[in-house]
Amino acid sequence: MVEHEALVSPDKNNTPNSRKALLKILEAATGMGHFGYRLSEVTDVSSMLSEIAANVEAIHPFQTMAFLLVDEDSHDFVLSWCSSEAQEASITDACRQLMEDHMFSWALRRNHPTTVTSEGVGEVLLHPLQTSSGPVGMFFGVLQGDKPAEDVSYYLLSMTLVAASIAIENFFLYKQLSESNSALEEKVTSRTEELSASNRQLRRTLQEKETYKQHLELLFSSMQDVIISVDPELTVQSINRAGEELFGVVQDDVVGKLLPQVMPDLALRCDEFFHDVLSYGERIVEERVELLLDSDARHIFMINCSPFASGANGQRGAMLMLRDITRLVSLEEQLQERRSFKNIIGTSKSMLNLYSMLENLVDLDTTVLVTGESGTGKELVAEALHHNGSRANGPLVRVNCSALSENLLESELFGHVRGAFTGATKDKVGRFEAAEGGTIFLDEIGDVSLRIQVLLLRFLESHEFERVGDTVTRKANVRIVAATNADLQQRVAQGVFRSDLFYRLNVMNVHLPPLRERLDDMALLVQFFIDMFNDTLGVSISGVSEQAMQIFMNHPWPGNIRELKHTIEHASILARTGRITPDHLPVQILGTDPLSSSDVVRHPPYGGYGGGYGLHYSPQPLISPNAYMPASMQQVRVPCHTVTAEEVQAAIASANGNKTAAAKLLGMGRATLYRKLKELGLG
Ligand SMILES: Nc1ncnc2c1ncn2[C@@H]1O[C@H](COP(=O)(O)OP(=O)(O)OP(=O)(O)O)[C@@H](O)[C@H]1O
Repeated sequence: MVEHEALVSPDKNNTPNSRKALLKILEAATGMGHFGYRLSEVTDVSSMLSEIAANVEAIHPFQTMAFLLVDEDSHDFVLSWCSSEAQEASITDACRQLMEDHMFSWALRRNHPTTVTSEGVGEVLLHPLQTSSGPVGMFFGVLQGDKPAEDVSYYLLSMTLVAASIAIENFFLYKQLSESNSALEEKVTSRTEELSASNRQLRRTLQEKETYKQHLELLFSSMQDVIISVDPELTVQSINRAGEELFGVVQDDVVGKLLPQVMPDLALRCDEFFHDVLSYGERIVEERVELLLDSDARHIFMINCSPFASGANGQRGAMLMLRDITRLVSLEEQLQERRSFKNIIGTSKSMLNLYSMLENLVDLDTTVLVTGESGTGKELVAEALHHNGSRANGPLVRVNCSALSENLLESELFGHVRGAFTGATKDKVGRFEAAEGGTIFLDEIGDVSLRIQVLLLRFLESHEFERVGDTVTRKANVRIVAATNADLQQRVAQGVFRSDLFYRLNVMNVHLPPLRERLDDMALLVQFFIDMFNDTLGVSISGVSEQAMQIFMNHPWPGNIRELKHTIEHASILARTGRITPDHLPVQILGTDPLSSSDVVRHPPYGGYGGGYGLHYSPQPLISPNAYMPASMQQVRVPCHTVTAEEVQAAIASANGNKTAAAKLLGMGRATLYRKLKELGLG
């Protein structure tokens, strides 16, 4: 290894020591300006290294030249340019060997041209390419044996390579800068795009919001429901057009004024709602309120009222919505009437047909024959015909024809005169006479004797009769409603009932279906009787369990509605509160089916219909009267007179503090709940 320090610093003044050398240096220095300029012009590494190599060549002819540049990431020396493609491999090997022999690091440390011997390629001049920031590469020149380098050449070579090092570093710095510049530009471009996209989105959202607002305003003004908003002091904030029309006010006149001043009736009726909404944040859902408007007409409104907080200042208040349901309520009432006809309950098709028929019959004087099994409601029909017709102000006289002997029945129906028979100590007015101007209900007409049938036929045809033992013919203006659970046609065929009487009676036949053929009415009837016995027995039954209802739906009900009524009465007495379960049912309703008997406590029958009828257990769920209620509601629903503080608290807790919902759970009105709360010291 030959170190060339002396060559770079030829004397202690650091100047070349001959005139010829001086001239060479001057010449090289002149060329250096152009060299620097050319280097600044190149756009790729390879051209730059070629340019440097050409300059080096001009100073000293090497056999082969190569540049190894420091890789930015790995910091290794990488062969980046070679004057001879053919020798690239051998030079790579030689460099590797020299690096392993620490020649590169030695040259770098010294920062001077160093001549070394490489086994593969011969004498080599290594010159570090280095700047103040550190190494950028290594010049590798294979010397020609016959052309030894002059000292001045090493000096110029060093100058050139120092300049080249700076140019290489600049080149990479510039490259890095322009790369990061374009990355920055890309970033700026993409950010700009993102920004304009989100700008566009914002514009769209604002537009949508504006459209939404316009739609809301349109909805607000065109809605048929009245919408009024008030602040916590009940100052009107807004009122829509429907509200203006309904209350005969103008928005500008009422906004900003107190509701009790501008709409006193409304404010009074809704006072409690506003209190709950504004003080407790509760929502009032579908409460009915009756208002007297200017026209003095009664209007019924469905009210919804909710709290709101809106606007940047978080303005609070209540939004009141009123829907006029007057027409709906009257339709509902009509429908309700349809659920029953007087005390006859049922909505099944057969019952609705019956109601229409009765409506047509009430005002006629026609004789009506009511047929149907025992307990289907024949007497109720007679009552309905009488009480809803033009004879309602007259008497309704009932006669059970099967309860009396023939003679007694004759006297009972037509009356007698004193001495007519033993024991007839004075004249007696018969039931026909007593029913003058009204209706006579002849129950069990199928059981009357043939002799009485003749008398009845005469009365039906002429409305004439004689009291027993009398010769005076009398007349009575009476409507006849007869009933039987016997098959009269069969009796006619058997010769025990006169056919002419049958046809006379059967002008209009009202037939009542047995309960087992109108199970649609079961839930309604069960609830009707529960309500009835809650009132009359002072119990508080909330409904029937699904299992009990299942039993009801499967029982054949030979005693029909009378049997059902007695069953509910029996169960209500045993249960007293809560729901009726199979445990509360009479044994003949439960039957003998093992499915039911296993978990049912049996009670003695209340009498009536004899042994069990058999239970046909059906696994399908059947509807219970309060099946539409949520389970929680069914559990806590108790009448208000028995309600305890615990029950009230439980209901309020399960309604999440909402008093309206809690009142519903307890089966009472809101006002009652507030009263209860006060009474129980919970208010
Ligand atoms: N549709 C119904 N709605 C409500 N209750 C009814 C209905 N049908 C019958 N009832 C009740 O059932 C019981 C028996 O009714 P009702 O006496 O009218 O029957 P009936 O057919 O006349 O019986 P019977 O033939 O044994 O005299 C009564 O308490 C009655 O109130």
